[in-house]
Amino acid sequence: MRFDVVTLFPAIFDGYLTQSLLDKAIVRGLVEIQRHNLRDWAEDTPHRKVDDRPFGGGPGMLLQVEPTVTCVRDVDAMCDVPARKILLTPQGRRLDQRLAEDLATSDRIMLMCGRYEGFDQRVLDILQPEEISIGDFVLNGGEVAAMTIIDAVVRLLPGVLGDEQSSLDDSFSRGNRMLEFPQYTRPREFEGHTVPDVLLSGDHAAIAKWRAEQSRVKTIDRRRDLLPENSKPNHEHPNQRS
Ligand SMILES: N#Cc1c(-c2ccc3ccn(Cc4ccncc4)c3c2)n[nH]c1N
Repeated sequence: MRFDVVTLFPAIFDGYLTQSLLDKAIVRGLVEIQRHNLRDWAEDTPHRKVDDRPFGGGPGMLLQVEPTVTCVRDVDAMCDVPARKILLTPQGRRLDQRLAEDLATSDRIMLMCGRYEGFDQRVLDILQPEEISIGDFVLNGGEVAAMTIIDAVVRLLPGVLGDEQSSLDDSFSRGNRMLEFPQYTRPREFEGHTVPDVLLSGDHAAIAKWRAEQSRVKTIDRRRDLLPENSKPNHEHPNQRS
């Protein structure tokens, strides 16, 4: 899979791209990530300006339609595989595991990271990107959201996680709507806190039963909404692909 990230701050991704799981996936050719600085498409070259004040007044600045549309079209044309265009925005469809799994089926994804107050509306009208939000809170730009999407998607790609790390049993993965059971490792005791005896018993049936019960209790306590009898579909955003 290839990601193309359009951003005013490509350097934000430097540390992220060298973290082990992603770095290994890149080295193994399972994923490719290309960054594109929107300022490289600025008309006004001395100041590389790509933003301006909103018509009608209001706070802040908007990213202008011309450099953005030109940039996205040029980036899309850099590779034969057309990119699935995703625009990060607080107004987007909420990212969840189901959407991450859908994104993981794409061969190429372009992540459009805005800043300031976002993009001129004509960027959305012309390019028709899918709009995605990572949650009901306000960020200063799309880059953190883009990294979140890359993180959630790359771990789902075949071969990225070894069998022992399979994402299949993760909370939320592939319809699994239960929170994970508590986990323990060495030492067996720390400051008087011990490991549940069942986990040391070697009785795999009893361990499975205990873990299932722990998941159920935790889910009821923290995320009753995940239980089948309470689940509601995450309605697709109006401009979301079916
Ligand atoms: N995905 C996602 C997001 C964002 C987000 C994403 C892109 C941009 C570009 C600019 N801003 C700042 C801004 C713009 C408009 N209203 C308020 C703040 C962004 C925020 N905030 N919260 C999320 N879950």
